[in-house]
Amino acid sequence: MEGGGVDHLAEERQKSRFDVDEMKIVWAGSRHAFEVSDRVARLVASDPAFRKDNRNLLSRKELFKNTLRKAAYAWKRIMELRLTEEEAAKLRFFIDEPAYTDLHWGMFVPAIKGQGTEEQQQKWLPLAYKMQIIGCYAQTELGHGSNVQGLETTATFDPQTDEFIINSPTLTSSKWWPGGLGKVSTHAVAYARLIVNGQDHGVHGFIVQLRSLDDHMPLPGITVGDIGMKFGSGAYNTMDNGVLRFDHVRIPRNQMLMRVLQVTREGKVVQSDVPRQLIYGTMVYVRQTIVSDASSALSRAVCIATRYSAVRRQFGSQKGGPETQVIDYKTQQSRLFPLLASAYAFRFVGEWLKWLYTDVTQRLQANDFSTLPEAHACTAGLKSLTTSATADAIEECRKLCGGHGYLTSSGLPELFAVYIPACTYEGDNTVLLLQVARFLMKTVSQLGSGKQPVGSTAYMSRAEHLMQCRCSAQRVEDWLKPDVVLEAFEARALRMSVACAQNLSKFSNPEEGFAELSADLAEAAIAHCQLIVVSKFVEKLQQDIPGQGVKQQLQTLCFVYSLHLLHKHQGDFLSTGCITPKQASLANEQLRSLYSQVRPNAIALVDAFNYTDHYLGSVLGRYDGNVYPTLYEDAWKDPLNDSVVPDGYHEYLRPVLKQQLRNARL
Ligand SMILES: CCCCCCCCCCCCCCCCCCCCCCCC(=O)SCCNC(=O)CCNC(=O)[C@H](O)C(C)(C)COP(=O)(O)OP(=O)(O)OC[C@H]1O[C@@H](n2cnc3c(N)ncnc32)[C@H](O)[C@@H]1OP(=O)(O)O
Ligand SMILES: Cc1cc2nc3c(=O)[nH]c(=O)nc-3n(C[C@H](O)[C@H](O)[C@H](O)COP(=O)(O)OP(=O)(O)OC[C@H]3O[C@@H](n4cnc5c(N)ncnc54)[C@H](O)[C@@H]3O)c2cc1C
Repeated sequence: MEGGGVDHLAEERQKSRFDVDEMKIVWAGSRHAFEVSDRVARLVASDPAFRKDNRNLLSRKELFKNTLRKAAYAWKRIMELRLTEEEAAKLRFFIDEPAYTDLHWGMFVPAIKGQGTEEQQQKWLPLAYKMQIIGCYAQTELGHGSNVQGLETTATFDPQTDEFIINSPTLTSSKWWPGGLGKVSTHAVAYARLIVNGQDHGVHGFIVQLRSLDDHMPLPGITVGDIGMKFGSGAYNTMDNGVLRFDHVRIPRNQMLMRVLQVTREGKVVQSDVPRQLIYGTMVYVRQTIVSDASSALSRAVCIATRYSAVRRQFGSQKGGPETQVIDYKTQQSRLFPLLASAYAFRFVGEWLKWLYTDVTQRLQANDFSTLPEAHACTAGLKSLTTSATADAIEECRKLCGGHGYLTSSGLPELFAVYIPACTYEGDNTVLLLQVARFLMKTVSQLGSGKQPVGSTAYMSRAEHLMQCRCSAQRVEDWLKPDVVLEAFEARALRMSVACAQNLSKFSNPEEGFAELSADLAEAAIAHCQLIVVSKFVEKLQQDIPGQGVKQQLQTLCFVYSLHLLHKHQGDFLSTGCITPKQASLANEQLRSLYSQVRPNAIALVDAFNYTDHYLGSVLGRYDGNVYPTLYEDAWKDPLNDSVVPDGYHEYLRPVLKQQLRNARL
């Protein structure tokens, strides 16, 4: 994508055996999506206002102010250029800096859309769309995050004044973590226990104004601030995650989001026919976006590690010739190429999840709630699977880049620091896997009842076959048959779920059993989610994919993804009797051969992500591979090198050196 200078990776690029430009379109999702993404990426990269290479040198205050500046400037550009929502979303993506706007657009607006009545939407959405108010999503408290039903903030209806009184009764009920809350938001969708006539009706969302629209001061009864520095310098510290306490704050009754439950003027609580779980709907939406984000973060780390692995040489010089490129070491390939394949796999499962989410949203609008449990299980499970894998992968990419990967200028430390909370926010990954496990146990318990499993569990309808089938792979090539691979993954997932269900049935108290077996249940959930990813990759390959060699590359990556999982989890596959040790060894042999096929295409496969050097933010991942001169020059730019003799020499170094000298003379 970058032009200019000598291309140190040109030879690598010439080795590739497919049409990279067509692959860029597959990666982007469509030609239109590619064009938008490419245009906006260049816009951001060419605008000095979006410079980000100094982030880790700024103090927290400077960093935060800088983020406010960028967000305001981005908003100005969105207006000036009349960007569409799609273009604005891309602009946010390429600016690459967590900001309050993420929560405003990503959670506050969707919460009102999903949980507000028509009337409430008409009142609040225009204000939010024009950013005349800025909102956050204030759910988590100091004492409870995962257990939403355990939240302590109260919203007590006062029939005298037709208001709710929002209160934080304990220290642990303080809202804690919401992004955008600390210093920016004027409003919040705050989650609180609804109390009417002394009766607790569970947790609901309320629109609460926090700060004055005139001078930004907190309104009476509101205590609000930032919760302090987070992991890493720069990184997520651009975000003002906040603390909030309510001291009997009064809001009008019509500021409770009432799509699910209404409280009338008389104080009557009326349940609509919309399921209660819709209160959790915003989380479902964001989990879906987090899966797509996982493929972006992972592809970025992989792009850096792949390009650098082709530039870096160690050992193996023959007759004074060049040393071996580290990408040619089989160990490097076996660590790197599965991550490359995972980036593509997560991309495609993210596309599918977006479709699933859109479908469920349309159904919900028509009061069809039948696919909500499936949407919850898939978004929760895939969010957990993809973010855990991506967080581990970024760290692996750092190691794949050796010592230089540890330098900030590699881009990997900041990427890691920004990314890892994705394993926690929007639902702790283990807690989410256990939600999937509950869904699986329910599905397994209904097998044989005549109720056919559908959607992601449709494979369970072939339980009789999958429980006793034997894998047919006899030769290495058999592991390139999608049906063989899919059946192995289906059988493993089903058998692990059934084993859990059988063990659960031994407990007289099911909840006790679930707690006792939760580690096994989480593993069964992982097996199910991995099957979803594999099957969506296989489905993608059934589509018409134009471009010379493109489909073949994707096929290779699909098998790399599947067979590396099979290798990594061979304990599961063997212990459930889905494959034999001989078949596991054949699969591994096939995997090694696939790595050799990926090797000549590796650079082109990461070029297909179409990332600008600005977005990558990595000296090691530069498009032109000109790593060493840039690293060398960059080092001299460090503020520590502003002076040859460091500040502090006279106070702290010289006296020590002199003392040593004196001691030596004695
Ligand atoms: C710069 C310029 C900008 C310009 C403009 C830009 C324009 C547009 C840009 C768009 C940008 C979009 C950006 C988006 C990106 C956003 C970035 C986000 C960053 C991260 C923020 C992080 C925010 C948070 O973390 S918010 C807090 C999240 N909290 C959690 O996730 C809590 C986790 N806990 C739970 O979800 C629950 O407590 C749970 C599920 C663990 C247990 O709940 P409960 O006790 O009630 O349930 P159960 O008894 O287990 O289940 C009961 C029943 O309900 C079912 N169920 C549970 N959850 C759901 C659900 N979500 N949906 C549906 N059903 C659910 C469950 O399965 C049970 O069903 P049964 O049938 O009864 O078994
Ligand atoms: C960067 C960041 C941004 C955030 N932004 C927001 C925001 O905008 N708005 C908002 O409301 N919240 C936000 N949060 C809060 C976030 O959603 C919660 O931290 C998250 O849901 C996890 O909850 P917790 O902190 O209570 O973890 P805990 O539940 O306390 O987890 C601690 C440990 O206990 C384990 N555990 C907990 N329950 C179970 C169980 N039932 N079974 C087995 N193990 C269990 C977990 O696996 C974990 O290992 C943010 C958090 C972070 C880190």
